[in-house]
Amino acid sequence: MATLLAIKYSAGQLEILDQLQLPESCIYIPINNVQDAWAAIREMKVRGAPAIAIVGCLSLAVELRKLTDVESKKDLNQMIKDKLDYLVSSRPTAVNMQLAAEACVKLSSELLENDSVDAAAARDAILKHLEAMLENDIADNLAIGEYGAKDMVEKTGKSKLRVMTHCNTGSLATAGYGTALGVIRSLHKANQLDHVYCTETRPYNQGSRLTAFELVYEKMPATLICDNMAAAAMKQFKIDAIIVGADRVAANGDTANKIGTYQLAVLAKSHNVLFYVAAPFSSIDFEIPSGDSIPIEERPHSEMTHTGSIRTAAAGINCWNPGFDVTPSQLITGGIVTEKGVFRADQLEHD
Ligand SMILES: CSC[C@H]1O[C@H](OP(=O)(O)O)[C@H](O)[C@@H]1O
Repeated sequence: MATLLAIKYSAGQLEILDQLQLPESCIYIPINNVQDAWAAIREMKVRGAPAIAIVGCLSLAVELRKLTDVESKKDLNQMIKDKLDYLVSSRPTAVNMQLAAEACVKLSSELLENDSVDAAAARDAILKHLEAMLENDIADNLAIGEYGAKDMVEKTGKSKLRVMTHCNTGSLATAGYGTALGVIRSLHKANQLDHVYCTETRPYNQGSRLTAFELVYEKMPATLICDNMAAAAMKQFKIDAIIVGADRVAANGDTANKIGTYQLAVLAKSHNVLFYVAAPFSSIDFEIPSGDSIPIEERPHSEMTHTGSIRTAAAGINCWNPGFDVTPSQLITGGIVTEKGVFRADQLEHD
């Protein structure tokens, strides 16, 4: 069965699934340059920490493929820096775009200094680096899935698990398979998934619109709950573990993720439910010591006051709409599941 693809890329042609149209319509739209990518990321037509970085970087690859007469490595290097800085400005909390930009700029600077590499060869090397991100992300997610499923079974002592998840961390947030939802896919593949409860994830509804779409698409045993049902669901359905994604993990394991994650971690603690974060190392920011330094994006109030064009909140009411919150590492009791294994949240190690 074909899995859902948020991103389609081939030899300089980039398309994204417009996630604002889901679940009603599956519409792919072209991304022809970094401006298109910036707008699509900002409007959340594509979202999810890894997917943001991949679409941003592939939009630069689209431009580089059109660049036929590359004469100056210095100009190429400056162009790459400027365009990546612009892409990083699209959304502030997820670190993946920033880390991907830093890695690409480092490569470009090294090529600039290497006199044996001409401008055309430098462009080709950077293009190869950018275009490898799709496959690398899928490989990371498959590893995360296997590590996470194995650890959950071991730590819960259960052969089939009841799991809760928040927001969307699947094929629609990555290059494919997903992070937290990838672990759930791996449990399902191994016949170790009893049931998954996905939260609606107000106000953008990544859970009801996107995660539910993926779960139904792949016929996984799942139930949608409203965010305010989480505590009752943990008690009523005897949830074994909660697993969520991450937009930025600090060096001490504090994790920024979709708003509502922190309260799930607090509830998990009080219900003795294991709480996991699933994230590739491309979501870990070792440059910041704790979650206090993670910038939290404020989203438009209209995402709270309207459903589409229909107003559902009283006109004139003030709103607070942070896109994310920070879960302290001590509440991440199951650990942080990465492509290199499962780590205690306060024991993450840089390469
Ligand atoms: C696999 S990372 C997904 C991560 O991104 C989501 O945020 P958004 O939908 O605003 O991009 C959410 O925090 C997910 O956990």
